[in-house]
Amino acid sequence: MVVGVLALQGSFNEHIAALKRLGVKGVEIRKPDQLQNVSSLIIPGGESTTMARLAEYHNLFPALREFVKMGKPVWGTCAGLIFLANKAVGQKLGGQELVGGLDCTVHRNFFGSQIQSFEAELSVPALASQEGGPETFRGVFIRAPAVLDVGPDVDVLADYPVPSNKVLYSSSTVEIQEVCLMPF
Ligand SMILES: NC(=O)CC[C@H](N)C(=O)O
Repeated sequence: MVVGVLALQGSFNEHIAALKRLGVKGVEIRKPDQLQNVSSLIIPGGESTTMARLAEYHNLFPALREFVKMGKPVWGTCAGLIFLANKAVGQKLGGQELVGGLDCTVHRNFFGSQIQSFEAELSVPALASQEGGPETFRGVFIRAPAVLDVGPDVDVLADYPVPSNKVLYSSSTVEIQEVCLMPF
């Protein structure tokens, strides 16, 4: 199995290294036609506005949308999740293009600036029941987005109740920042 990792900006090296630890080959994707050589894709964390500008420059959006539309599995981490959301708020002036496909609204930089980044132990029951792993997962929220709402076909694997000192916006709970988009 070969997994494509969008390699425009951000933590693509770390994702390829994580795949390697699992015995899976990850290949860097920078051009639209390279998507034809992979059956699944990871869009890593980073800075989604910069990543979107680079994706526009390399004319990647149509091929990425087509990839999602074909129902191929796509994983989005942080900025990658923002790419996959159908709707984003808190964008820089002028907005940014999205790939879309994941029926949710995402809020960029929900928790504030880089210095407000934090880690939290999340309860993820499906890890134990479906994967035979531990029931918790250490979530790392680096200038993280929050998922404000999801459509009826989205399975939420974990959520994180926002402590009152971290609430900058009017939502009492938000969902885990990392979402795996399965074929649908
Ligand atoms: N860790 C991350 O990927 C942060 C995402 C970043 N705040 C953005 O808007 O793109």
